[in-house]
Amino acid sequence: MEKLVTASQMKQLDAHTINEIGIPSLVLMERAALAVRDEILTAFPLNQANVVVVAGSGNNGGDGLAVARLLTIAGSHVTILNAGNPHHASEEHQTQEKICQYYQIAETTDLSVLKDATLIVDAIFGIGIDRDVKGHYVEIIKAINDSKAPVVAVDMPSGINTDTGDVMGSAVRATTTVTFAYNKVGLTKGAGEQYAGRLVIANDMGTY
Ligand SMILES: NC(=O)C1=CN([C@@H]2O[C@H](COP(=O)(O)OP(=O)(O)OC[C@H]3O[C@@H](n4cnc5c(N)ncnc54)[C@H](O)[C@@H]3O)[C@@H](O)[C@H]2O)[C@@H](O)CC1
Ligand SMILES: [K+]
Repeated sequence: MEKLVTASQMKQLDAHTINEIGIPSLVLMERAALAVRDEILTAFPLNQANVVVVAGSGNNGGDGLAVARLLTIAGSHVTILNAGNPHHASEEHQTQEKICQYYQIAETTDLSVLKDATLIVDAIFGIGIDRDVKGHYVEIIKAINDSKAPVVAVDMPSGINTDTGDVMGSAVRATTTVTFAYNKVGLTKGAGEQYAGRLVIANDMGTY
């Protein structure tokens, strides 16, 4: 039977992989981003003209920044919409941000960039969401959901509770969700199942 995990189980598995096996966090992030890139290039080959990666400030956002870089290298036109608080950026996020600057990938905080998007990558929150979505995050999620462009969610549709599938105030309705290592309980029930769209489980990480 397929293995399903909660947020805390997945965090423990990540910690085990990083601290006990010794695979660096940035290597896991790269593997995750490669899986998202592959799904985007395979399933949405005609949507590369104006990809908008919406990135939060945690490691889900870090995954998004790595996807932005990999798609840029693959020839897509990519803009990063920074949704998070830069003062709270995780270490891995800061590393990915520096690499994106090297590649001169356009970055903005202006929501209107979503209007012309041909594909949206949702990397605001993953399994780290721990409270209801409020304020400008609600506006950003609404703008994503109002777009006609397909939406590929990184690990979880942002705003979906990883353990229950409940909408935490507001959540992204994804066309496709690429989740990492194991399926999450919240992607199999409640709103989570619907908001995930087509589910891809990237479980070839060779870790855990
Ligand atoms: N090394 C790792 O831990 C790996 C993590 N991965 C990615 O990292 C994600 C988890 O990253 P994080 O633990 O940094 O968490 P997230 O990036 O999911 O969330 C970021 C931060 O947002 C804050 N937050 C939570 N709810 C909020 C709300 N409602 N409003 C505003 N801020 C809120 C929290 O402080 C949280 O730390 C996974 O879903 C996956 O995408 C992957 O890169 C694989 C490896
Ligand atoms: K996400």
